[in-house]
Amino acid sequence: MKEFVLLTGCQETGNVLANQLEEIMGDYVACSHFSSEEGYPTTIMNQLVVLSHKLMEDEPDVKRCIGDGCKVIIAERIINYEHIDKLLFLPAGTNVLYMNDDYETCKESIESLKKLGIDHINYIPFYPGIQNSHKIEIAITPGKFMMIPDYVKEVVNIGTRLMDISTIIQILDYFHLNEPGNVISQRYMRKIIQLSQKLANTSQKANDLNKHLNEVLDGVNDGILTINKDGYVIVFNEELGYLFNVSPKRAIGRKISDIIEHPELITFLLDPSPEEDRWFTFNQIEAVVHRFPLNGHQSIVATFKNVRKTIEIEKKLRRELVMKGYVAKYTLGDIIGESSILRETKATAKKLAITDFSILIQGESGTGKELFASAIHNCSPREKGPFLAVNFSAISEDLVESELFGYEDGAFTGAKKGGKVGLFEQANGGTIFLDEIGDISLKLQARLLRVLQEKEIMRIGGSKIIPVDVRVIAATNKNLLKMIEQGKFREDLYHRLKVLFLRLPELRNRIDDIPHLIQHFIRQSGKINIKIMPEVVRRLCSFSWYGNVRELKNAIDYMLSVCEENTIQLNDIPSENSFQLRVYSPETVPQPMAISEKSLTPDDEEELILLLKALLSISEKGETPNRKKVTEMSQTWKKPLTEHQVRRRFDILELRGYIAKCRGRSGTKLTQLGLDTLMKI
Ligand SMILES: Nc1ncnc2c1ncn2[C@@H]1O[C@H](COP(=O)(O)OP(=O)(O)OP(=O)(O)O)[C@@H](O)[C@H]1O
Repeated sequence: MKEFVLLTGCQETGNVLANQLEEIMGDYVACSHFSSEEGYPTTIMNQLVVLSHKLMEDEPDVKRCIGDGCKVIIAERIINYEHIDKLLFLPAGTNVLYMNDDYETCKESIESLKKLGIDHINYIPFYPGIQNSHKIEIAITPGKFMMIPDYVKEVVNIGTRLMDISTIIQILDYFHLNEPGNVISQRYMRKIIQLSQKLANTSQKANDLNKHLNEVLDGVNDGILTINKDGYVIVFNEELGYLFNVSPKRAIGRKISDIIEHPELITFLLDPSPEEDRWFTFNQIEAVVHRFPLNGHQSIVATFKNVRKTIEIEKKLRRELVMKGYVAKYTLGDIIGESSILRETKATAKKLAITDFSILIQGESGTGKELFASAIHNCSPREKGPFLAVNFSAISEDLVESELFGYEDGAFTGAKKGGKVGLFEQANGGTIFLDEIGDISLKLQARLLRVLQEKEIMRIGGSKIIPVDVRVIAATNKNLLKMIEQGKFREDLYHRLKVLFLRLPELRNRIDDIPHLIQHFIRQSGKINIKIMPEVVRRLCSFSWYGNVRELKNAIDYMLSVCEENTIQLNDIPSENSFQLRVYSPETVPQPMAISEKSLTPDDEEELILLLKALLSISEKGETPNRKKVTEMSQTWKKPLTEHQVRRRFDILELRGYIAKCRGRSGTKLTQLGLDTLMKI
């Protein structure tokens, strides 16, 4: 085997060059290499010596070790083509330091880089002893890391320079190896072809990406414009072409002032100040233009939003949400009732709505929890987003998880092809209403807690984390605190849900609202020609309504269906026992108030009217109406009353909202409702 000696300055260069030579001609020629770092051999005799750099020729150590009969070749070196693709990614015009041991090598390398066509960047030679007055932040180096100054922020290592083919041919010539010449040059060329393939691939990828980006820009509904600091157009998408009636091809590369004839808009676009929005009208189009600088004011980007189109898109989205049923149907105005407790609840709901915290609504069945959730969404900043209501008591435990979080294709047997988007994802940007939250399993509670904490979900069978921006309103008629004690509800979830809290009043505690609700439900049914007798209203006001507004609504619907001659009479009231005798679930403590009404008969009803009349006549005489005076008056009635009996009947009248018992000299007074009821009779 033919052998030669390679002498290099540093060891790294020796290793890289020896590897290169081994790869290309290792089966014909062997080389032993030495560097000044490790020390050169004592004397080399009658051998071919290859020096990695021409400056080494004058080095005393090198001179000393080259003995008689040696042939010396100074290697021609070229840039390591395997790494130069990194340079292609630097933007055109970038100033970069080229670092090497001395000015000569820097100059040579920069020239060969330029010859290779990598001439889109400005190379500034940098070698020991030179001052870099510009404090350039990007440096290129063939592996010379020890000289990088502090201010350099990005270093591109293009690796040690390789041996040029001309030197390889010289080595082959020395050994009279003409035959393998072709094979070796082919190997050398193959390496270069690999590089050009790599570059071609990179450039293909860049072209594809560029094409893709242009498609994205053209697909956007807004007009997008980018101009450089001299006012030349760089990006002009199709939508902008449509807005200005100019084809993007014609616009790109031209001065913006040659394309848009709107001096005020041009001034706004070229304004170098920070980002700004402004409304403009051009070509009978109204647009909001948003302008912002890019790359440290090297270019300006502006987006043009067609106002009319945006409103139409928004309307369309809303229509779609309505079609899907993802719209909150009720507003606070739809919540009927004038009682002070309902008014206060509505006022609180309004205040809670404007925050973005979770809300827990607690109330008996039928008190209007869903109604309030919907109204809260509609007066919250999320009103334009979707509103999704999930009733946990209506979905089976097996389905609930996949409904809420969705699943990926093939997540389980029976899963729909293509997977399914869960309700949380569909509620993105809006509100999700979790009704009957007390009915969910502990497993689901844990999953829900994670969603509330992390604000992200993972579909069943999926691995991707999907961020969701959803406000949660939960509702229950259960006593969650009791469930926590019993280990049936997670305390941490309870606190997450109950950041804000709304308690809905029971209907039996706001009897004043019943007449309003009755009228509302009759109106809602469309049967406005049907009248309801005042005694029916009074009777309905006397019930306990443990099923609350829903139960009242059902009763009205029933009476509207069975009544005759367009009038609702007492005998149209559905089986009264159902409203009066039922005891509410042990979760909520029933109020003692309605109990005394249980035994009321039509006679008693008449008696109550007499009492109202008595109160009115006493006050009309200018006296203070009280129990004692009313008891005295009752002595002339068919059924005289004791003071105790009067007190019990006053309790009922107060519950119905007809009278107000005041302490002191004011005595017991008729309320407006009481007066109205008397007048109607
Ligand atoms: N103040 C109100 N004004 C008008 N309608 C009401 C009012 N409160 C409740 N309703 C009506 O009563 C019915 C029950 O209301 P909703 O479904 O909101 O109650 P809920 O508390 O969510 O009941 P549940 O706990 O049983 O789900 C609905 O038809 C609703 O429109």
